[in-house]
Amino acid sequence: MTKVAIFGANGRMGRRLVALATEMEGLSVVAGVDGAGSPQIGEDIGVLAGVGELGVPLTDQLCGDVEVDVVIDFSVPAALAGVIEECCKRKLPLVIGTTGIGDEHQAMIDEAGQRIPIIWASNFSLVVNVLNVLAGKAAQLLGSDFDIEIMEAHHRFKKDAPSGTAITLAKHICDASDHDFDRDVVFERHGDDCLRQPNEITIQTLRVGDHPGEHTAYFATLGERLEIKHVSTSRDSYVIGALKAAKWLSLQSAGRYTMSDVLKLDRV
Ligand SMILES: NC(=O)C1=CN([C@@H]2O[C@H](COP(=O)(O)OP(=O)(O)OC[C@H]3O[C@@H](n4cnc5c(N)ncnc54)[C@H](OP(=O)(O)O)[C@@H]3O)[C@@H](O)[C@H]2O)C=CC1
Ligand SMILES: O=C(O)C1=N[C@H](C(=O)O)C[C@H](O)C1
Repeated sequence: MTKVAIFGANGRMGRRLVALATEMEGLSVVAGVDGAGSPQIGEDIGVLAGVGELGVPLTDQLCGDVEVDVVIDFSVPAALAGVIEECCKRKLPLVIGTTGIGDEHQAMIDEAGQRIPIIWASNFSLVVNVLNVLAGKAAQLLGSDFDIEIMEAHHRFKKDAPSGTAITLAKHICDASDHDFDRDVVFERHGDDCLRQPNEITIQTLRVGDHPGEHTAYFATLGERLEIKHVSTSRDSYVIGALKAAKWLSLQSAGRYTMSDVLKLDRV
Protein backbone atom coordinates (compact mmCIF):
# COMPACT_ATOMS: atom_id res chain seq x y z
CA MET A 1 0.00 0.00 0.00
CA THR A 2 1.41 3.44 -0.97
CA LYS A 3 0.72 5.96 1.80
CA VAL A 4 -0.10 9.41 0.45
CA ALA A 5 -0.08 12.83 2.17
CA ILE A 6 -1.97 15.61 0.39
CA PHE A 7 -1.20 19.35 0.71
CA GLY A 8 -4.22 21.51 -0.20
CA ALA A 9 -6.43 18.60 0.90
CA ASN A 10 -9.50 20.76 1.44
CA GLY A 11 -9.29 22.55 -1.93
CA ARG A 12 -11.17 21.74 -5.16
CA MET A 13 -8.39 19.41 -6.31
CA GLY A 14 -7.51 18.19 -2.83
CA ARG A 15 -11.00 16.88 -2.11
CA ARG A 16 -11.14 14.95 -5.40
CA LEU A 17 -7.62 13.59 -4.73
CA VAL A 18 -8.81 12.28 -1.37
CA ALA A 19 -11.99 10.83 -2.89
CA LEU A 20 -10.36 9.06 -5.86
CA ALA A 21 -7.33 7.87 -3.86
CA THR A 22 -9.70 5.88 -1.67
CA GLU A 23 -11.00 4.13 -4.83
CA MET A 24 -7.58 3.48 -6.41
CA GLU A 25 -6.07 0.10 -5.66
CA GLY A 26 -2.81 0.23 -3.71
CA LEU A 27 -3.21 3.80 -2.38
CA SER A 28 -4.21 5.04 1.03
CA VAL A 29 -4.43 8.65 2.21
CA VAL A 30 -2.71 9.03 5.57
CA ALA A 31 -2.55 12.82 5.91
CA GLY A 32 -4.30 15.93 4.61
CA VAL A 33 -2.79 19.39 5.12
CA ASP A 34 -4.41 22.75 4.45
CA GLY A 35 -3.75 26.43 5.17
CA ALA A 36 -3.38 27.27 8.88
CA GLY A 37 -6.36 29.63 8.69
CA SER A 38 -8.77 27.00 7.39
CA PRO A 39 -11.85 26.71 9.63
CA GLN A 40 -12.05 22.98 8.77
CA ILE A 41 -8.75 22.07 10.49
CA GLY A 42 -9.47 19.02 12.69
CA GLU A 43 -12.35 17.73 10.55
CA ASP A 44 -12.08 14.32 8.84
CA ILE A 45 -10.72 14.67 5.27
CA GLY A 46 -12.94 11.82 4.01
CA VAL A 47 -16.04 13.61 5.29
CA LEU A 48 -14.84 16.88 3.71
CA ALA A 49 -14.32 15.01 0.41
CA GLY A 50 -17.79 13.47 0.60
CA VAL A 51 -16.62 9.83 0.83
CA GLY A 52 -17.26 9.17 4.53
CA GLU A 53 -14.97 9.00 7.54
CA LEU A 54 -11.35 7.96 6.88
CA GLY A 55 -10.06 8.58 10.40
CA VAL A 56 -7.63 11.21 9.03
CA PRO A 57 -8.03 14.77 10.36
CA LEU A 58 -7.24 17.86 8.27
CA THR A 59 -4.10 19.41 9.81
CA ASP A 60 -2.14 22.62 9.21
CA GLN A 61 1.21 20.79 8.94
CA LEU A 62 2.51 17.33 8.16
CA CYS A 63 2.81 15.58 11.53
CA GLY A 64 6.18 13.94 12.12
CA ASP A 65 4.73 10.69 13.50
CA VAL A 66 2.69 9.83 10.35
CA GLU A 67 4.37 7.30 8.06
CA VAL A 68 4.24 8.62 4.46
CA ASP A 69 5.51 7.17 1.13
CA VAL A 70 4.71 10.08 -1.20
CA VAL A 71 3.45 13.67 -0.93
CA ILE A 72 1.07 15.36 -3.39
CA ASP A 73 0.80 19.17 -3.41
CA PHE A 74 -2.07 21.06 -5.04
CA SER A 75 -2.11 24.16 -2.86
CA VAL A 76 -0.74 27.68 -3.37
CA PRO A 77 2.66 28.96 -4.60
CA ALA A 78 3.40 30.51 -1.18
CA ALA A 79 3.32 27.03 0.43
CA LEU A 80 5.71 25.40 -2.03
CA ALA A 81 9.10 26.24 -0.48
CA GLY A 82 7.98 24.76 2.86
CA VAL A 83 6.57 21.61 1.23
CA ILE A 84 9.79 21.02 -0.72
CA GLU A 85 11.91 21.58 2.40
CA GLU A 86 9.81 19.13 4.44
CA CYS A 87 10.02 16.46 1.73
CA CYS A 88 13.79 16.87 1.36
CA LYS A 89 14.21 16.64 5.14
CA ARG A 90 12.13 13.44 5.33
CA LYS A 91 13.36 12.04 1.97
CA LEU A 92 9.82 11.84 0.59
CA PRO A 93 8.94 11.74 -3.14
CA LEU A 94 6.94 14.84 -4.11
CA VAL A 95 4.28 15.36 -6.82
CA ILE A 96 3.54 19.06 -7.42
CA GLY A 97 0.50 20.31 -9.36
CA THR A 98 0.39 23.90 -8.08
CA THR A 99 0.59 26.45 -10.92
CA GLY A 100 1.40 30.17 -10.95
CA ILE A 101 4.87 29.34 -9.63
CA GLY A 102 7.94 31.34 -10.70
CA ASP A 103 11.53 30.72 -11.81
CA GLU A 104 12.67 30.66 -8.17
CA HIS A 105 10.30 27.73 -7.50
CA GLN A 106 11.50 25.93 -10.62
CA ALA A 107 15.08 26.31 -9.33
CA MET A 108 14.01 24.84 -5.95
CA ILE A 109 12.43 21.87 -7.75
CA ASP A 110 15.63 21.34 -9.79
CA GLU A 111 17.69 21.40 -6.61
CA ALA A 112 15.32 19.06 -4.73
CA GLY A 113 15.69 16.61 -7.65
CA GLN A 114 19.27 15.99 -6.45
CA ARG A 115 17.88 14.64 -3.18
CA ILE A 116 14.38 13.20 -3.76
CA PRO A 117 12.21 11.96 -6.63
CA ILE A 118 10.14 15.00 -7.68
CA ILE A 119 7.74 15.90 -10.47
CA TRP A 120 5.99 19.17 -11.31
CA ALA A 121 3.44 19.25 -14.11
CA SER A 122 1.16 22.13 -15.06
CA ASN A 123 -1.37 19.48 -16.05
CA PHE A 124 -1.57 15.78 -15.07
CA SER A 125 -4.25 14.82 -17.61
CA LEU A 126 -3.12 12.17 -20.10
CA VAL A 127 -4.95 13.94 -22.94
CA VAL A 128 -3.39 17.35 -22.22
CA ASN A 129 0.05 15.76 -22.31
CA VAL A 130 -0.83 14.26 -25.70
CA LEU A 131 -2.14 17.69 -26.81
CA ASN A 132 1.30 19.18 -26.06
CA VAL A 133 2.99 16.62 -28.30
CA LEU A 134 0.43 17.05 -31.12
CA ALA A 135 0.60 20.86 -31.01
CA GLY A 136 4.41 20.74 -31.17
CA LYS A 137 4.22 18.41 -34.16
CA ALA A 138 1.63 20.64 -35.91
CA ALA A 139 3.82 23.73 -35.44
CA GLN A 140 6.79 21.85 -36.86
CA LEU A 141 4.89 20.50 -39.88
CA LEU A 142 2.97 23.68 -40.75
CA GLY A 143 5.90 26.10 -40.65
CA SER A 144 6.20 29.84 -40.34
CA ASP A 145 3.28 30.97 -42.54
CA PHE A 146 0.80 29.85 -39.89
CA ASP A 147 -0.50 32.20 -37.20
CA ILE A 148 -0.48 30.42 -33.83
CA GLU A 149 -2.70 31.51 -30.95
CA ILE A 150 -3.70 29.80 -27.69
CA MET A 151 -6.99 30.20 -25.82
CA GLU A 152 -7.63 28.92 -22.29
CA ALA A 153 -10.82 29.01 -20.20
CA HIS A 154 -11.25 28.18 -16.50
CA HIS A 155 -13.59 28.70 -13.55
CA ARG A 156 -14.07 32.11 -11.93
CA PHE A 157 -12.09 31.09 -8.80
CA LYS A 158 -8.78 30.52 -10.57
CA LYS A 159 -6.13 32.93 -9.27
CA ASP A 160 -3.29 32.59 -11.80
CA ALA A 161 -3.43 33.65 -15.44
CA PRO A 162 -2.65 32.50 -17.97
CA SER A 163 -2.98 28.89 -16.89
CA GLY A 164 0.14 26.84 -16.32
CA THR A 165 -1.08 24.50 -19.03
CA ALA A 166 -1.30 27.31 -21.62
CA ILE A 167 2.28 28.36 -20.82
CA THR A 168 3.50 24.76 -21.13
CA LEU A 169 1.60 24.37 -24.43
CA ALA A 170 3.28 27.52 -25.78
CA LYS A 171 6.68 26.17 -24.67
CA HIS A 172 6.07 22.87 -26.51
CA ILE A 173 5.12 24.79 -29.68
CA CYS A 174 8.20 27.04 -29.40
CA ASP A 175 10.57 24.14 -28.70
CA ALA A 176 9.30 22.29 -31.78
CA SER A 177 9.43 25.28 -34.18
CA ASP A 178 11.33 28.48 -34.94
CA HIS A 179 9.47 30.41 -32.25
CA ASP A 180 11.25 31.71 -29.18
CA PHE A 181 9.13 31.74 -26.00
CA ASP A 182 10.64 34.90 -24.46
CA ARG A 183 10.53 36.82 -27.76
CA ASP A 184 7.24 35.65 -29.28
CA VAL A 185 4.75 34.74 -26.55
CA VAL A 186 2.56 37.64 -25.38
CA PHE A 187 -0.28 37.65 -22.89
CA GLU A 188 -2.64 40.25 -24.24
CA ARG A 189 -3.57 42.26 -27.31
CA HIS A 190 -5.13 45.63 -26.70
CA GLY A 191 -5.12 49.10 -28.30
CA ASP A 192 -5.50 50.88 -31.65
CA ASP A 193 -2.15 49.81 -33.09
CA CYS A 194 -1.65 46.15 -32.28
CA LEU A 195 -1.54 44.50 -35.67
CA ARG A 196 -0.50 40.87 -35.39
CA GLN A 197 3.30 40.63 -35.54
CA PRO A 198 4.99 37.84 -37.48
CA ASN A 199 5.86 34.98 -35.09
CA GLU A 200 3.65 36.37 -32.31
CA ILE A 201 1.81 33.76 -30.18
CA THR A 202 -0.83 35.32 -27.97
CA ILE A 203 -2.36 33.49 -25.00
CA GLN A 204 -5.97 34.56 -24.39
CA THR A 205 -7.57 33.91 -20.99
CA LEU A 206 -11.27 33.46 -20.14
CA ARG A 207 -12.61 33.04 -16.57
CA VAL A 208 -16.14 31.68 -16.69
CA GLY A 209 -18.42 29.99 -14.14
CA ASP A 210 -17.34 26.57 -12.90
CA HIS A 211 -15.37 25.45 -15.98
CA PRO A 212 -12.74 22.83 -14.98
CA GLY A 213 -10.55 23.88 -17.91
CA GLU A 214 -10.07 23.95 -21.67
CA HIS A 215 -7.17 24.78 -23.97
CA THR A 216 -7.14 25.34 -27.74
CA ALA A 217 -4.15 25.85 -30.03
CA TYR A 218 -5.02 27.58 -33.33
CA PHE A 219 -2.86 27.23 -36.43
CA ALA A 220 -4.23 29.45 -39.24
CA THR A 221 -3.15 30.59 -42.66
CA LEU A 222 -5.06 32.22 -45.52
CA GLY A 223 -7.95 29.92 -46.43
CA GLU A 224 -7.69 27.30 -43.68
CA ARG A 225 -7.22 26.68 -39.97
CA LEU A 226 -6.37 23.78 -37.70
CA GLU A 227 -7.62 23.81 -34.10
CA ILE A 228 -6.38 21.32 -31.53
CA LYS A 229 -8.55 21.48 -28.46
CA HIS A 230 -8.76 19.76 -25.08
CA VAL A 231 -11.78 20.14 -22.81
CA SER A 232 -11.92 18.85 -19.25
CA THR A 233 -15.44 17.95 -18.22
CA SER A 234 -14.29 17.12 -14.68
CA ARG A 235 -11.26 17.69 -12.41
CA ASP A 236 -10.97 13.91 -12.21
CA SER A 237 -8.99 14.07 -15.48
CA TYR A 238 -6.18 15.80 -13.55
CA VAL A 239 -6.64 13.80 -10.34
CA ILE A 240 -6.30 10.37 -11.97
CA GLY A 241 -3.03 11.47 -13.63
CA ALA A 242 -1.66 12.91 -10.38
CA LEU A 243 -2.43 9.72 -8.43
CA LYS A 244 -0.83 7.62 -11.17
CA ALA A 245 2.24 9.88 -11.01
CA ALA A 246 2.37 9.50 -7.19
CA LYS A 247 2.36 5.70 -7.41
CA TRP A 248 5.05 5.78 -10.12
CA LEU A 249 7.22 8.36 -8.34
CA SER A 250 7.20 6.44 -5.06
CA LEU A 251 9.21 3.71 -6.85
CA GLN A 252 11.85 6.02 -8.41
CA SER A 253 15.24 7.19 -7.17
CA ALA A 254 16.12 10.88 -6.74
CA GLY A 255 15.65 13.02 -9.85
CA ARG A 256 13.35 15.56 -11.46
CA TYR A 257 10.78 13.81 -13.66
CA THR A 258 8.03 14.87 -16.11
CA MET A 259 4.63 13.46 -17.09
CA SER A 260 6.30 12.25 -20.31
CA ASP A 261 8.39 9.96 -18.10
CA VAL A 262 5.32 8.71 -16.22
CA LEU A 263 3.25 8.18 -19.39
CA LYS A 264 6.26 7.08 -21.47
CA LEU A 265 5.26 9.53 -24.23
CA ASP A 266 8.83 9.89 -25.51
CA ARG A 267 8.80 6.24 -26.58
CA VAL A 268 5.95 6.79 -29.05
N1 LIG B 1 -1.34 20.42 -12.46
C1 LIG B 1 -2.64 20.14 -12.63
O1 LIG B 1 -3.03 19.15 -13.30
C2 LIG B 1 -3.65 21.03 -11.97
C3 LIG B 1 -3.23 22.08 -11.23
N2 LIG B 1 -4.12 22.84 -10.54
C4 LIG B 1 -3.54 23.86 -9.67
O2 LIG B 1 -3.62 23.37 -8.32
C5 LIG B 1 -3.72 24.47 -7.43
C6 LIG B 1 -4.93 24.29 -6.52
O3 LIG B 1 -6.10 24.39 -7.29
P1 LIG B 1 -7.54 24.30 -6.60
O4 LIG B 1 -7.68 23.03 -5.85
O5 LIG B 1 -8.53 24.65 -7.65
O6 LIG B 1 -7.43 25.53 -5.57
P2 LIG B 1 -8.14 25.70 -4.16
O7 LIG B 1 -7.98 27.15 -3.80
O8 LIG B 1 -9.51 25.10 -4.19
O9 LIG B 1 -7.24 24.81 -3.18
C7 LIG B 1 -6.01 25.19 -2.65
C8 LIG B 1 -5.98 24.71 -1.22
O10 LIG B 1 -4.67 24.91 -0.68
C9 LIG B 1 -4.84 25.33 0.65
N3 LIG B 1 -3.66 25.96 1.21
C10 LIG B 1 -3.37 27.29 1.37
N4 LIG B 1 -2.19 27.43 2.00
C11 LIG B 1 -1.73 26.18 2.26
C12 LIG B 1 -0.58 25.68 2.92
N5 LIG B 1 0.35 26.50 3.44
N6 LIG B 1 -0.44 24.34 3.05
C13 LIG B 1 -1.36 23.49 2.54
N7 LIG B 1 -2.47 23.91 1.91
C14 LIG B 1 -2.66 25.24 1.78
C15 LIG B 1 -6.04 26.27 0.56
O11 LIG B 1 -6.57 26.48 1.85
P3 LIG B 1 -7.31 27.88 2.21
O12 LIG B 1 -8.39 28.02 1.19
O13 LIG B 1 -7.78 27.64 3.60
O14 LIG B 1 -6.26 28.93 2.08
C16 LIG B 1 -6.96 25.48 -0.33
O15 LIG B 1 -7.75 24.56 0.42
C17 LIG B 1 -3.77 25.72 -8.31
O16 LIG B 1 -2.46 26.24 -8.44
C18 LIG B 1 -4.25 25.17 -9.65
O17 LIG B 1 -3.89 25.98 -10.73
C19 LIG B 1 -5.46 22.60 -10.58
C20 LIG B 1 -5.94 21.58 -11.33
C21 LIG B 1 -5.08 20.70 -12.10
O1 LIG C 1 -6.79 25.94 -11.66
C1 LIG C 1 -7.25 25.02 -12.37
O2 LIG C 1 -8.43 24.65 -12.28
C2 LIG C 1 -6.34 24.37 -13.32
N1 LIG C 1 -5.09 24.71 -13.29
C3 LIG C 1 -4.06 24.15 -14.06
C4 LIG C 1 -3.42 25.20 -14.95
O3 LIG C 1 -3.21 26.35 -14.50
O4 LIG C 1 -3.09 24.90 -16.10
C5 LIG C 1 -4.46 22.89 -14.78
C6 LIG C 1 -5.87 22.86 -15.26
O5 LIG C 1 -5.98 23.60 -16.42
C7 LIG C 1 -6.86 23.30 -14.19
